Amino acid sequence: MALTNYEPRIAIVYASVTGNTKAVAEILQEICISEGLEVELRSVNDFSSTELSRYDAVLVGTYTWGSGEIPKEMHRLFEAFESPNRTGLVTAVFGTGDSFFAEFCGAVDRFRDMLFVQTDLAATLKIELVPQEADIIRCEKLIASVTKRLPAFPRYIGGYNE
Ligand SMILES: Cc1cc2nc3c(=O)[nH]c(=O)nc-3n(C[C@H](O)[C@H](O)[C@H](O)COP(=O)(O)O)c2cc1C
Repeated sequence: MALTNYEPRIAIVYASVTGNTKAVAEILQEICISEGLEVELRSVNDFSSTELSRYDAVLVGTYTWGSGEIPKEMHRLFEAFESPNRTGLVTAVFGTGDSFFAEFCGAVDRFRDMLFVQTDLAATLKIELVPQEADIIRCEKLIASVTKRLPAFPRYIGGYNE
């Protein structure tokens, strides 16, 4: 059995004003921790886009404002993903919105379309306002889709005989 010290690093970077998207980010963080994954939960306000290259996977969380728009504080992060050499970065995008509006979670759609082209997009998740019990399984599926794409997960590699 070969044991590698390599631990995939995951960042959850979110924007949230009234706490709904933050609540989803915290659920995702808890799932990662329960899976034994190394994860950092970061508000986009305290996250520098130059840090993107430190991670194997980045989970982007955004609310939607205006008419289906990406919040201002997410613009710099959005542009950072658009730069070249991100194709190997595993990503997912999640968000909360209000289906009262014409473009439900429009910011998630805009991130999804860009991340699909620029990165290795694993999953998308839209939640109506406050996350409910039933959303936990959807969060678990998102994390499962991300971890499937991380090369060194599980951590035991090569020559393993039971
Ligand atoms: C001015 C304004 C515009 C909004 N526009 C949209 C929209 O176009 N689409 C949508 O799905 N939700 C829209 N919302 C709802 C928010 O995205 C939703 O309340 C979200 O859960 C807030 O996230 P937060 O609690 O993380 O800040 C809007 C809310 C406000 C106040």
